Amino acid sequence: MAAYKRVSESVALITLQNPPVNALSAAVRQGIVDTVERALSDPNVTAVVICGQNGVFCGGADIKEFGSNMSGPPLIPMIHAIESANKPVVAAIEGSALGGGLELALGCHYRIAHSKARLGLPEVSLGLLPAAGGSQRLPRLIGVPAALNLITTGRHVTAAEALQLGIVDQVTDHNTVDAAVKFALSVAGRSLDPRRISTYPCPQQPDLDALFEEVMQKVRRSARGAIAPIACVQAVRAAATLPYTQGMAREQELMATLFTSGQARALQYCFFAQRAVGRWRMPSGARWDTSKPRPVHKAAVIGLGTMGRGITVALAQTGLSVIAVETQEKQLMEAKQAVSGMLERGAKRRGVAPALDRIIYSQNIQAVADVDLVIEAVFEDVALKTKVFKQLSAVCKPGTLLCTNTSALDVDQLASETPNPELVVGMHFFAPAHVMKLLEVVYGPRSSPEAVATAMQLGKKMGKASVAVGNCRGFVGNRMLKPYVEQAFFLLEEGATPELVDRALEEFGFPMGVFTMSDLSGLDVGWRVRKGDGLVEPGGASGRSARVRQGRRYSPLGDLLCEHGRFGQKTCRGWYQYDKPGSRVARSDPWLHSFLEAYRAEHGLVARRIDHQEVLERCLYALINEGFHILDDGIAAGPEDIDVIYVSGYGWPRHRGGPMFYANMVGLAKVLERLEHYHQAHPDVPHLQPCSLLRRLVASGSPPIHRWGEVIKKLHSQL
Ligand SMILES: CCCCCC/C=C/CC(=O)SCCNC(=O)CCNC(=O)[C@H](O)C(C)(C)COP(=O)(O)OP(=O)(O)OC[C@H]1O[C@@H](n2cnc3c(N)ncnc32)[C@H](O)[C@@H]1OP(=O)(O)O
Repeated sequence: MAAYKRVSESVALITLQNPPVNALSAAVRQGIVDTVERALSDPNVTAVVICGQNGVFCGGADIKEFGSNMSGPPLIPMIHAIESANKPVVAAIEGSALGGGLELALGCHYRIAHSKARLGLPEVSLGLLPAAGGSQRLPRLIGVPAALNLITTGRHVTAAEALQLGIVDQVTDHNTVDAAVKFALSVAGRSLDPRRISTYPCPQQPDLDALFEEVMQKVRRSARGAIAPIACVQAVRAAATLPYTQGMAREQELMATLFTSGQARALQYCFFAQRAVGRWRMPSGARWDTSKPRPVHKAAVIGLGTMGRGITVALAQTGLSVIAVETQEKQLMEAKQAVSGMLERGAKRRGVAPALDRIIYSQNIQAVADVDLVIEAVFEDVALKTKVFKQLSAVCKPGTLLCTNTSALDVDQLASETPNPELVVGMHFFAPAHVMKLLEVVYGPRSSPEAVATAMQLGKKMGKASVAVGNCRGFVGNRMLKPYVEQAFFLLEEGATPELVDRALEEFGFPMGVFTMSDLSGLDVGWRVRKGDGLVEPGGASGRSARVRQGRRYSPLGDLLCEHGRFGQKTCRGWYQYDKPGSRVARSDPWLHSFLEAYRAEHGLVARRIDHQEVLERCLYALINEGFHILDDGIAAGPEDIDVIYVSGYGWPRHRGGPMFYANMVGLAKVLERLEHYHQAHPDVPHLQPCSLLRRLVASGSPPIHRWGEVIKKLHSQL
């Protein structure tokens, strides 16, 4: 759909119409082809302006069409027809010009952008490359280094940066279409040859080979197995070294491989999953579209340890007034300094003023009397948190939302200590809270839909991937992490090394393996939790009971390392060794290897050869199995919720879509078969026993992931 109108007598105004982002669906492409033809064949038209309706130029190709048989006019000839036109075509860019949208604009002879517009070629984040000529035109227009940067990262640039780079010809603060029409009239009749980007030679670049070598190395390192960034470099290289038509052929060849790849499917699934989790629903039937969030202008944070500081920064950066409460004077002073530092550094990076004056620090909890929402972030101790919740209930104005940042305690129990449990939800941030993208919003059976809606909206404002989940031990993310870490420990007992396990997981695409991660977060954290659960027996136990706790297999390896004072990076020793406290360079530690050998000998364990496949299957399938339990229990509303949590907060490689999408890709029957195999070999490990939901899904013919929801609903109704 594209509307056609004559304005200022001789200008044809073509308006793309496909809300909400004017994506280039088959109908829009047909509309463009038809209206451009009409404009070019009308002798009374001297120039053409293309814009998008409702203040958005174009969000690119219609991603929803990718899964189906694509019909309608293809993009490349459509853009080529615009570029070859004998009348000037001007793109009037408001809102977004992304992907195919920017490629369309690059086919136009001129580009005028509103100052608030954002432009970019984000195809790489969908597992693709800009294959409607974008990878060939952009380097010709702005040079190879800048094009490489934009295309391999997919980042969006502001109109000001686009002007500086030479992507747009003019930026306006006023009505963009009016400015474009005026501009079009001013250039009508001029030669268009110098405006056809495909005819430009690529700007000369000294040491082209060295540049591509360096960029390729950097991209390979950060891609962690993703193939699209590498194809993007190869496509730009074609632009820099080949004539345009040959470059286009290379662009198409590379795109053909990417387009049908599992990675592209995974990344496109992530795009829609991220948006789907905003449409949350609770088992009670409460939903995002029927629950009204409350306005939050003023918030409070209680407890200014690491988490409280990060949350304070995140709230202030969102524009809220914040009361930051810490009862210990020394801790308060340190926190004030740390928070100011974080705000100043963040503001410098973003080129804005630091939000220092949005925060009031206090030692007195009475200071939070008039806030709309409180986030409690005191030490993870149930008695302390209960006390704080009781104080808050007495101090806060009626209706104030009380949120806890607990990662392990029972949100329902805390809620039950307050007179208004409907006002209590969990807001589980991840450290550092002002940086990490994930937020689990944890509702209990008594949390009101309004409270959930408010926490979800606040999370969104903070720029977090906010996922509403039910209350259970570890919520979603940490609950699934437990069987994953447990398998890694068992693998060490059976003959693996931390290096082997970590390498397998890093080759899969995690930024770090389980043992490097454990060293970074501190072994003492899990030790404290296991002690609280009554699992730790000082000095380890001897005999068979040493590796059995509460009736199931248990590995005391982590506890034993802690008893040796090996807490990870902070003590220079953990699963690896480090040169100085906090160093990120993990070195293999002969002590650890001898320790493992002695441990196996003591417990009569015979080390066997373990390969990467077993590491991946044991760790990942145990984690996925727990994901099925979570779905079965109704703790997560759908697989998308779990996948967004894992991709946004736990380093699961985005190009593999998240654990549940990965299970769907591998095949549910295969996951079930491998779990059965490992459970048979390790009957004392309940986490390897396949979840009944997985069995039932396989018995229902392994439906594709987008149909799991309806199948689960049907299965549950039959119970
Ligand atoms: C061999 C075959 C050759 C094929 C060649 C194909 C070439 C492809 C190149 C491309 O163009 S790929 C697409 C590139 N574009 C993007 O990646 C942009 C994606 N969109 C965004 O980044 C954002 O949506 C936005 C445009 C910046 C707007 O953000 P905002 O926060 O305002 O809204 P959202 O909630 O994100 O989106 C609203 C709504 O619109 C849907 N949507 C957005 N973009 C697209 C799209 N390109 N195609 C289809 N649908 C899109 C989004 O899913 C939301 O839908 P919902 O139902 O409301 O959740």
